[in-house]
Amino acid sequence: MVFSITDPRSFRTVLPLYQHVRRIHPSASIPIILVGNKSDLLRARQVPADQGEALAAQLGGVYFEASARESHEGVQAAFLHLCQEVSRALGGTNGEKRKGGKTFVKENPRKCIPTSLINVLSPPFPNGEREGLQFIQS
Ligand SMILES: Nc1nc2c(ncn2[C@@H]2O[C@H](COP(=O)(O)OP(=O)(O)OP(=O)(O)O)[C@@H](O)[C@H]2O)c(=O)[nH]1
Repeated sequence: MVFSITDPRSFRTVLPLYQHVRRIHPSASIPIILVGNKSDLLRARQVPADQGEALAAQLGGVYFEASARESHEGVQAAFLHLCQEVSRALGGTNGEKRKGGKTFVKENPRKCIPTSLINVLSPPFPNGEREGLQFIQS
């Protein structure tokens, strides 16, 4: 779930949205990460990092700050963590299994994610590239 650290209203929408998802899927194991976006706009910050951390903990997830601007700082770490959590929730391993249908993340080849999941989380662009991460098909 993503909000803007410059916009407290967006922060306040996170909990109701989460509760809405939980109402629809009351018993599902839903991996959650909370991302405070626009971390490059430090002077415009209106949501302190500790509030983000507290809310993420309340939701049972981890808090990241990221910027979608220029360097995409923090985006990759957040996305990678989410993939690992989803893989774990689906009963995947930490990358030890290397049978068919797995995709290895280039930056950390020990972590593997089912290819079907990658397609859901990060559909390829028409040219075959994916935003944020580079993947190697096994
Ligand atoms: N500086 C900065 N600007 C960002 C970042 N992410 C998005 N923006 C800018 O914020 C504005 C809104 O971005 P959108 O991608 O339209 O996001 P949205 O959730 O639709 O935002 P709203 O239109 O405010 O509801 C755009 O001008 C983006 O360029 C970021 O990480 N840093």
